[in-house]
Amino acid sequence: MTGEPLLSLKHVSQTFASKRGDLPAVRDVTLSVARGDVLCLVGESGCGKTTTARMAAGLAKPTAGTVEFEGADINRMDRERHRAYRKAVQFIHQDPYASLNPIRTVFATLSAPLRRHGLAKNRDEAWEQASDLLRRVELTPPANYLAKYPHQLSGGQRQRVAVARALALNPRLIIADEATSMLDVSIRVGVLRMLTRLREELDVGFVFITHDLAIARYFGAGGRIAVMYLGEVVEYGATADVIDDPRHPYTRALLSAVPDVDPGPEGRRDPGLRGVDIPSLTALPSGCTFHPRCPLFVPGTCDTAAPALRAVPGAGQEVACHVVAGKAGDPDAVGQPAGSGA
Ligand SMILES: Nc1ncnc2c1ncn2[C@@H]1O[C@H](COP(=O)(O)OP(=O)(O)OP(=O)(O)O)[C@@H](O)[C@H]1O
Repeated sequence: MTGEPLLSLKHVSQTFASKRGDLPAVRDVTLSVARGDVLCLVGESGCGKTTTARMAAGLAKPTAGTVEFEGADINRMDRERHRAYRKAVQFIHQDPYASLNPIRTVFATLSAPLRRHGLAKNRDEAWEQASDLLRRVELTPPANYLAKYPHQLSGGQRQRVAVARALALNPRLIIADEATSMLDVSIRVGVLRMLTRLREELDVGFVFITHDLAIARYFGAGGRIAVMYLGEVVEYGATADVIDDPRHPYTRALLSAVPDVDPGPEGRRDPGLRGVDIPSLTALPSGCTFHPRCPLFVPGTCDTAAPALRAVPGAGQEVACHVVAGKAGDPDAVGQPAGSGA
């Protein structure tokens, strides 16, 4: 991080009630992001990325732990401060069609927050500012879009309008949840480039959620990545470290499945998982929850105690793995994989 944290999640957990009992969707997650920084949350579907993002955005209250904005707990702020936080932190949803009101024109969508927060005093000012916002998201000339309804726009244009709306209040942090995953590939690249340009121009913090490691490497360049598995962060560090030199066996497995990310000859190998099934959140394995699938599994250690995130000797990132964080930096030199006969 380059400065004081803008947003911090401190030992945050979220447990939902389900028919099969408590469902611990997020467990003891500690992460932070500073102004101008990007933090990518990556992991397979169901690992808790969206739930984490919703807590960060104040859309869901953690069942344990705190979410702090500029050092203050967002769930204990007075009204005034909470209003300032809601203005400073904006959320971009995966599905712009669902997040944009179908009976509002683009102008109505963009002018509402401007008027509500007193940034535009009259219709002319709102029109001018809405036009500027559309230029920022490359919808030009703005007059071609302001009177349109969401159904008259393409998916990429709709997501650009959603981004423009998020920018309307000059946020300091943008939380984007799979913001490009519903777009066609060709359109996705354009939206991703636009978001990257905004990130560089605006000096806002970004929490960027994606299941796609190639996108995380591109958008998260120069930032940090948190890899989540079954509600926990299992690897956390600089994007370059995590993608180019992944240490947690789960991150290695994820990367080996991505054709357009090259983590080097070590990471490209078959991860040798012992199992492919992801355990249920309502019946989590004992100890390290990755142990039933892990190629580095050490019986008696990995299935008894849950590993905390710890620095990896000789590497920049932290991993939650008894084997990798326990010995001298080289995961291939440590631990005896179960069944190796050694
Ligand atoms: N409101 C809810 N009530 C009950 N269970 C929930 C709720 N929201 C999420 N879950 C469950 O919590 C777990 C984590 O979901 P979450 O959406 O955070 O994961 P994700 O990594 O973002 O996955 P995806 O990419 O599929 O959205 C899942 O098992 C999900 O079914």
